[in-house]
Amino acid sequence: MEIIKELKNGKIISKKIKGKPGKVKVFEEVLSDNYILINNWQSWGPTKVIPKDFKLNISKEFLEKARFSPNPNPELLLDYIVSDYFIATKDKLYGFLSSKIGHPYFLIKDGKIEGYIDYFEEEFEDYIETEPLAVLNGNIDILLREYGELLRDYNKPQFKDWNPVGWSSWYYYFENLTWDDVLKNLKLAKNYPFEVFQIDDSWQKDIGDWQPKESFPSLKEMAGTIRKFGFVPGIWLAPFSVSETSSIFKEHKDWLVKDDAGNPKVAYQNWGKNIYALDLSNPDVLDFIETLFKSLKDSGFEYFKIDFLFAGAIPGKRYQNISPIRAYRLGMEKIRKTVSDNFILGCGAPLLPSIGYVDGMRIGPDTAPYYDPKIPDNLGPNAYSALRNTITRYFMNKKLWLNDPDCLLLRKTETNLTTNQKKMFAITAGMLDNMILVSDDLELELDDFLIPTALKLKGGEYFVEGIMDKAFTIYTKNEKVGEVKFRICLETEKSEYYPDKDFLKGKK
Ligand SMILES: OCC1=C[C@H](Oc2cc(F)cc(F)c2)[C@H](O)[C@@H](O)[C@H]1O
Repeated sequence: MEIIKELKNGKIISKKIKGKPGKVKVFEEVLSDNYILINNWQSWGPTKVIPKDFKLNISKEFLEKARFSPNPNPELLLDYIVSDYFIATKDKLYGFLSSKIGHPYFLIKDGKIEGYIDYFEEEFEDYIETEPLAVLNGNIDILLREYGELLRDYNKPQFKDWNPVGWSSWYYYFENLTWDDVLKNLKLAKNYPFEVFQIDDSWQKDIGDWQPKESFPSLKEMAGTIRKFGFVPGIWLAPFSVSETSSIFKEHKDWLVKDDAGNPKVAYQNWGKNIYALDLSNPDVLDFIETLFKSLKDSGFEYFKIDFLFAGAIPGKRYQNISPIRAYRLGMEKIRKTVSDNFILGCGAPLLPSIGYVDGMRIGPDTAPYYDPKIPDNLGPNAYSALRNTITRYFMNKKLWLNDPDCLLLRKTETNLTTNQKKMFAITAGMLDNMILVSDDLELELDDFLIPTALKLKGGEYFVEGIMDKAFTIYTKNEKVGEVKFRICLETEKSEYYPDKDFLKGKK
């Protein structure tokens, strides 16, 4: 590896490769600490501190269903601690600055941190530079912010400066949402400072068949009705996913990523079905994606929550022999170009490959009407792990995209969340200037005082201290509240909020 840039507290390294490199080892260093900050490749995966001998406890049964959701090389999780894109200790951070062709990751092996880039089956006639790796020394709280700045400066992403506030249907109605529920909540949403009203998974005929099911009106009427109530019309879809029962699966198996035997490859299981992946290296598939988003846009939708995006990046046989990461980025580029002036929210998305293609990014697992620090990280719903990721991935916000911490669930009934748990979530999301979305039946009694609380805290400068400690300290300064500090321990649920004038402590 050669040093391509010296930094005041480290260096950026890369090297030139060609041929069929497969998994390239690019870094190795003795692990000099007992605790590590690890990261998962996609929205729903954890960024968290673990002891170096932590057992991931990933079972074969879990991988059978989740397939490529937890990792493009899921089998590694059975044998190693894996950290995608970056890994850190209290005084060192090793972070790749891009994932444009290869998938960069780290393994903990024999007391060492080993860095790799997986180029899968792609062959390179000419030399290419490997995804650059920053090796940084210093205080981890400062290093995380520095890593975010290096990612921003290297990738130079463009994204909207609109930081949305709105309503989403998923976390109360799930797939049972009816059009009457939509109309009821549209009327009630007028009492809130919502800008966007987003219909989630419920409306579609099938995964891959993106027309409304019988019980919903046309796309044009859906978007027009939301607009008539004064909101930005938002819609959910999983554009790279194809279910085994869909007409697209029956009619276009040639559009799917294949296994070595030439059969369509299962990307993941959900909705009680096998879900396959569109081959985004196929020009006909890119035409399909363009037509799909043009029709949604022409129907009047202006906000797109695009979900289960990891499906577009699964390894397998494609029309072109390019890496799954490069194929994924072709698909994201097509969506970005088709709805360039609309808001794209990425979800279930590989993080680094998505830089530059989304305006907002879900940076944690689904929230839930329960908060339980004891549930192991399995990419599944838990308000505790959603809040944890909101803090540990805070450094990506407004550098790569707008962080979406997932929705505030404010209902006082049909939930196990306490007002304190809702408050911790709302204050943290507000102080870190995240997107603020609410997902409740608005007819229920809500702890909705937390909406203005979150909004009042937004828009400031912020910093998190103690990212590897038992408790975090979040600092914020804005013209509405001045300088405030929030000490929060997620496990004990103890938190203290200071109107404190020692703001910028983190700027030592
Ligand atoms: O199916 C709808 C849906 C799906 C996604 O939630 C998950 C759905 C899953 F099946 C597994 C998972 F780990 C997350 C989105 O994060 C959530 O916000 C919602 O839009």
